[in-house]
Formats: sequence, C-alpha cells, structure tokens
Amino acid sequence: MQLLQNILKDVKVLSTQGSLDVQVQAITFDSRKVEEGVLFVAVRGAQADGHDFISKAEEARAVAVVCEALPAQLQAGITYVQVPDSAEALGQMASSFYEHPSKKLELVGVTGTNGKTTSVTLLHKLFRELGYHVGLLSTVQNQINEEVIPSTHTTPDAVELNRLLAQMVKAGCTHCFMEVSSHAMVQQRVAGLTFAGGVFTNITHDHLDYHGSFDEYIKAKKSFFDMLPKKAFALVNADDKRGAVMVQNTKASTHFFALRKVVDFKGRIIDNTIQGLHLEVDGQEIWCKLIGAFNAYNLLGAYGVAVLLGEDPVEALTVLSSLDSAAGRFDYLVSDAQITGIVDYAHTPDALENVLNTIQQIRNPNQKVITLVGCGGNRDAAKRPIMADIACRLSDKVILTSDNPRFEEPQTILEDMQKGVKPLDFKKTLSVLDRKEAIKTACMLAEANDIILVAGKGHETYQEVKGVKHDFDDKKVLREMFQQLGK
Ligand SMILES: CC(=O)N[C@H]1[C@@H](OP(=O)(O)OP(=O)(O)OC[C@H]2O[C@@H](n3ccc(=O)[nH]c3=O)[C@H](O)[C@@H]2O)O[C@H](CO)[C@@H](O)[C@@H]1O[C@H](C)C(=O)N[C@@H](C)C(=O)N[C@H](CCC(=O)O)C(=O)O
Ligand SMILES: Nc1ncnc2c1ncn2[C@@H]1O[C@H](COP(=O)(O)OP(=O)(O)OP(=O)(O)O)[C@@H](O)[C@H]1O
Repeated sequence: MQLLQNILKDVKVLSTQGSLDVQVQAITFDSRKVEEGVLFVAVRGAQADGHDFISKAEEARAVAVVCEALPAQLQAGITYVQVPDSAEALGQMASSFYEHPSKKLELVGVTGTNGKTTSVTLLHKLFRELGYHVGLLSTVQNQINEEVIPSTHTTPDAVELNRLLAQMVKAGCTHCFMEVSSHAMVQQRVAGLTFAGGVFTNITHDHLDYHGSFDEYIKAKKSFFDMLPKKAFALVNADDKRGAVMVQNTKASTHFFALRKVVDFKGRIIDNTIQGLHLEVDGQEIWCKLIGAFNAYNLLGAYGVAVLLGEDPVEALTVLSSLDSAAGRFDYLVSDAQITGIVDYAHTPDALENVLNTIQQIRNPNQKVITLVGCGGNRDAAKRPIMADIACRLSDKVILTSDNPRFEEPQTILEDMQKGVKPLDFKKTLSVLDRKEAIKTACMLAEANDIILVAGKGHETYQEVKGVKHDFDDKKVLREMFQQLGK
C-alpha cells in the first residue's frame, strides 16, 4: 500500500482532480483486474485503448485513474490524474510503488534480435557461481537464485517487472539480468527503471509486423541505450553493422566486444567443433561447452559485463568455460551410439537457417544432418514453405512434422510446409504428423556420428493442440527414443 502522492513523485502531471492523499492498494492497466482501492492506468494499446475502459474501472471502485484524456464526467470519490504519457507514467509509478527495486540491484538489460536469452542465462549462472544472489528475467523463465517463476513475456509489463524486482531485493539479490525486447521498449515496460548496464547483441530483420519497418525496429532497440544513466555502461557488439548507431546518443560509458575488431573485449575463435568452442579472450585461452560461433559472442558479452561490474577477468573466464547453454538453445545430448541430438528453439526462417549453418560449419563431412521441423498454427503461415525449403537446403534428411498446431488442423500446416519442398528434395523429405513418431523416425534413420536437429520448440514442455497444452519435451522424447532403440 502506498500514498498516491508518493507514487506520483517522478511523474510529469498535467492536472489532478480529487485528493492525492489516498492509499493505493495496487496498480493495474487492465480494467478487468480493478478492485476497490486499486489505481487504474489507461494505456493506449495495439488492439484497444485503455481510456475506453475507465468507466469499467470506476464501476469496480478504483481509488484513482491515471490517463492522458480525462473522461467527460468525473465520479465523486475517485481521484483523476492527467499525464502526457500514460505508459511512461505507469513505469514510473510501478517503480515508486515497489520502492524503486531497480536502484537496489545491479540491473543489466540485454537487447538484440538473437542471443538475449542465452546471454542473460549465462550471466545468471556466472554470477551465481561467483557467489552472488541473482535474479533472472527471460523468455524461458524468471528466476530468483534457483527458484523458478514462470515467464509469460520476454520482458514483463511494468507492474509485474517491478514486483519481481522487489521480490528479488527481498530475497537478498544484488544483481538481476534481464532481456529487454523491442516490444517492451515501444510499450515503455522498462520506463522508470535504473539500469547499471545495457548490452546489445545484434540486429537482423525481425518483428517487422509489429514495428512496421527496419528503421523503426532499430529505433526501438536504440531507445534502450538512450535511456541508460551516465554511470551505467553500454556494452555493444562491434562486429554488428548497427553497433555504433545503438550508442551514438547514450549518456552511459560505451564499451565494445568483437571477434573481428580490436576493441575493449576482444575474442578469437581458435576452434569450433561439436564438442565446444576453443576461444582466446583477452589473451587467455579457454575451452567452452557451448557450441556455435554465435555463442562466442554471447560468452564474450557475458565476460564484458562481468569485468565492467568489477569481477576478476580470469575468474569470470574460468567459470564461463564450465557453463552449459540455456534450455532449448542449441541444447544437445550425445547418445550411446554417438549420435548428437540438438534441440533448438529456432521457429523462424532466420533462426532455422542460422542453426543449420552453424551445424554445417562444425560437422565432419561424413556426419549426416537430419532435421525435424514443424510450424506453429494460428501464426504467420507465409513462413511454412520457406522453413521447409531451408531445412531441405541445409540437411541430408528432413522430417516435416507438427509444432504447436493450436486451433489449426495439423495436416493443413504440414501441407503448407510441403509446398516449399522442391522436386529435387522429395526423396530426402518425409512427413510424419505425430511429433513423437517423427522424433522416433529421426532416431531410426540416424547412424553413429550423425546429427539430429529437433527445431522449433526448444525449452517448451508442452504441445498446444486445440487450446490444451499436452506434456511434451523434445529433449526428453529424444533421450527416450535413443534408449528405446538401443542407440
Ligand atoms: C502486441 C503486444 O505486445 N501486446 C502487449 C500489449 O497489449 P496491447 O497493447 O495489445 O493491449 P490492448 O489489447 O490493445 O489493450 C490496450 C489497453 O487496454 C486495456 N484493457 C483492454 C481490455 C479491457 O477489457 N480492459 C482494459 O483495461 C489493456 O489492459 C491495455 O492496457 O500490452 C500487454 C500488457 O503489457 C501485453 O500483454 C501484450 O502482449 C501480448 C500478449 C503479446 O503477445 N506480446 C508479444 C508480441 C511480446 O510482447 N513479445 C515480446 C518479445 C518479442 C520477441 O523478441 O520475441 C515480449 O517482450 O514478450
Ligand atoms: N549471439 C547470437 N547471434 C546470432 N544468433 C544467435 C545468437 N545467440 C543465439 N543465437 C541463435 O538464436 C536462437 C535464439 O537464441 P536466444 O534464445 O538466446 O535469443 P533471444 O534473443 O532470446 O530470442 P528469443 O526471445 O526468441 O528467445 C538460438 O537458438 C541460436 O540459434
């Protein structure tokens, strides 16, 4: 519970009606969650406008309403606060309501098209190993030390975000590593937070359906670095063409990491194999369990953060070299028959191409690549034939199967994918509707030393069919099938 006037301390206010000396029980931007004593913030969204639900919040006995445009008729007993930007005010108020938890933590945000989850997960594990109490906010899951809190978004909304940070502070955390999505920047979910640092991994064409153009997408990512305070650091991948643009207006101190340039944190890949990466970082050689050249960037970024936060460089590298990948991100197991099974979240054409190119770089010419891939239902259908084509182009055998069909017919999705298979690739392509059967088929086809890629669902532990989430874990099924087949 907090006094409204305290909650409004950091907010630019245009006008107020009613008393500011009232107690606020909770803050929400969803009228359906308003109860007596709750503060309702009317936010303009992609589908709806929160201002249209002010009357619902009034009926549910909100204690106060924060909005950009006041309703024509004001209700007695409710305080109205007019602000120029409700989304920004929401972030600032959520931070005040929870007593600014971000100021009590070393909060580091990671943004970029790829590598956010891997980077924050590496950082969480690294700082745990270094002996700290650490929080994590990621697409896969949120964590307070080892306690797992399910995650619904890459970056939670402002209220949930500050609530989680406050929980971390209460649990004695000194650090929190979080993903900052471009959606979160546009919707100002991180407004009002105090970051100790920000990391930029890379940027490629993605989410253009939401942002409209690549320029707008770049602007969204850049705005994160624009908001960093002077005493924070901005750590940027200098090998990415847009790296310098990201920090051109930041007040934070700027640092770079790269594999191809001489910068603050310089790495070099000595060897990149299916057993892991052999790297040279700042003159020191390390062997890491993570595979794929892109992971050299994630490791280098995590190393840079540790050093910028004052950790010993040698100790940080030693710990990093012992860490596994994030769940479902190039997550692999080797069967008794020496077949490598890789589970990866790649569910877009770009990600699938990346993963398969990485596998092509590290495999021996005598290792066959068997790719199993499906596409989700009720999502962008245009990618279905494209993903099938990519799989065929970069694999020796392809098994098309179901992902999360959701409310669509799995057979229809499969047929859409089949349209992308070129006549020359018919012979190497199979369609097996049932995902478990498809994984079994891949295991049956594989011989010693071959590589099976199970793409699309990564860390997910369910398959969503007609609104029901059935238990399904690609890595578990893969392990089970190897055992069943004695491979
Ligand atoms: C497109 C998008 O990002 N939408 C997010 C957004 O909802 P919205 O702006 O569309 O909300 P809206 O439906 O237009 O409603 C506007 C306002 O009216 C309010 N309302 C609405 C109805 C009602 O009866 N009463 C009411 O008060 C809503 O609470 C809202 O405040 O704000 C909501 C609250 O924060 C989010 O839950 C919601 O995420 C949706 C579910 C989503 O799927 N978002 C994805 C795309 C997303 O954010 N992804 C990124 C990661 C992307 C990536 O890198 O892969 C993420 O950070 O997770
Ligand atoms: N630094 C990187 N550069 C390019 N590709 C990467 C990088 N890191 C990971 N990837 C690839 O992108 C996939 C997604 O990685 P990760 O989950 O870490 O990224 P993300 O930015 O969090 O994306 P998402 O929010 O979709 O999970 C990985 O499985 C891998 O194939």
